[in-house]
Amino acid sequence: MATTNVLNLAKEEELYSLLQDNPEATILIFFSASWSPQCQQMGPLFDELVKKYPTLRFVKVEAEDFEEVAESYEVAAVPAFVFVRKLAIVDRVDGANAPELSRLAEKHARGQGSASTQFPSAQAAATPSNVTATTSAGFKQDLNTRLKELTHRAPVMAFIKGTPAQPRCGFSKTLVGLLSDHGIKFGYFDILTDDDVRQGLKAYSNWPTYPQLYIDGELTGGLDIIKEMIDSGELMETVPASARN
Ligand SMILES: N[C@@H](CCC(=O)N[C@@H](CS)C(=O)NCC(=O)O)C(=O)O
Repeated sequence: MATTNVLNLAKEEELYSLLQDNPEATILIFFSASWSPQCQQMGPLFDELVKKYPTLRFVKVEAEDFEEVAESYEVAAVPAFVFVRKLAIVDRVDGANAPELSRLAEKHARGQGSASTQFPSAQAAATPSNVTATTSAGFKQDLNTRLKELTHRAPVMAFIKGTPAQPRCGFSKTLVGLLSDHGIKFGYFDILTDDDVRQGLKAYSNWPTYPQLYIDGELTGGLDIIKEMIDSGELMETVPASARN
């Protein structure tokens, strides 16, 4: 059995380490449930893909044991297969669609997956002033202006998944809780509502994940950095008085 290439998720952190350690690899995440006949039906195909495509990485997630992970990949039902590259979703198959899963796995194994990646190119990441987005109407807009406006919308701005009342990712939920516990007033933007902002801000600030916290328009950090800054007392020194309760 070729098991080395498959991570059977036991802890959420294992997934994020795998994603962060393998930015160039395409990772196929299979969200399943043991009770679902459709998941059982897709299991043998998933095992076959593991053996057939050693250049891909594979993760199997019991969706009900990892609800926050499933939510953060917008999994509404199982089975769901999400292809991730450079921390962004590049393709997905919802449901027991074996031909489509085989087609996409082959495409990514041949290295064609990057063509459809939603993550801005390395060039865009290196030159944020060139970041542009094409809307469905084919209208090119300077995303930079919009991101600048959004990051300055409040003295403390949190870019999160979901809303403060209903966060849709564990990391965002923890950040919101920490800010509230420390009496910090903040504006927020739900990046799940706008993929241009979600991907564009990563390039703009050269930071690949969410949550992202901005103070006076400057990226202060993701969750780990904010936690450290709270522990050292630095965060409260950085937050302007107008944003403290
Ligand atoms: N250790 C990170 C954790 C954040 C993280 O890994 N976020 C992931 C999953 S929610 C993410 O934003 N991935 C990119 C995306 O979903 O666009 C931190 O300090 O903020």
